[in-house]
Amino acid sequence: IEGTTTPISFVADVLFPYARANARAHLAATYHTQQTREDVALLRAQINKDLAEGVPGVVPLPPSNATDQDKVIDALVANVQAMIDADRKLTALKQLQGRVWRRGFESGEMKGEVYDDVVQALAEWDTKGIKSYIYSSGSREAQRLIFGNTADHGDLRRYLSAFFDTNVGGKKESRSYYEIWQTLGVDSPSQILFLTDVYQEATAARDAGQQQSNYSHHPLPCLISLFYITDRTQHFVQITSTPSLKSSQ
Ligand SMILES: CSCCC(=O)C(=O)COP(=O)(O)O
Repeated sequence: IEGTTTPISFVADVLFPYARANARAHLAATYHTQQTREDVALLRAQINKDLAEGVPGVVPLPPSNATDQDKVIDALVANVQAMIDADRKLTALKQLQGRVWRRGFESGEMKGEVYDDVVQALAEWDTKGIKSYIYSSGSREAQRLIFGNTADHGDLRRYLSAFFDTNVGGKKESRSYYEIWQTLGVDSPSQILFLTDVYQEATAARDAGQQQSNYSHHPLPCLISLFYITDRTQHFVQITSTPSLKSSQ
């Protein structure tokens, strides 16, 4: 999403500050709900992992049976804000961010931003029967909010067949792309075009195609064709293992 379908500035200047400013109110208002209990349990596990790994700036949480709700929320908010500031792509953080953004989108305070040419491409592919999917570090809930409530194009979810988030794995890990390919059910990964502005994501996706034989002992060469977008306005670099497709224009 960020940098590929949507301006980075929208994420950095609108979404992240909203989550930063409203995390406390969200946690306080929903603290005893089942959903927030699960979100807090996920955050607690991540914070304990960070503490064990010596991640700087991590604030220990009071024990889970602590009666002082405000102290637990204070510590959670301090950790969440530090994670946002460091732009960490953690499932626990992204899940909470989606919950917080929900209020902003439902109230109309925020609208999603999607580049005009992305909307054009989605519409054209839809007409041709080509399916489009989102795979983002942002949670599936957050993805539906952004694409379901755009400022200039309304609800774009009619063009999107499914949403994937880091519950399938991190975006720099080949295994994640293998999982998505298996879920989509196409015979060959070369039937999937993955678009990103992050080089390591592009190579991870490519390698998932190359590793097909490791996973399934399939003897055929395979690849995922994809473009690494260095600058959306000018340069498209295709990263592929097929020599005939290698080009930088
Ligand atoms: C629904 S995504 C909001 C932006 C965000 O939190 C994010 O991590 C974007 O990640 P992506 O992998 O889509 O660039």
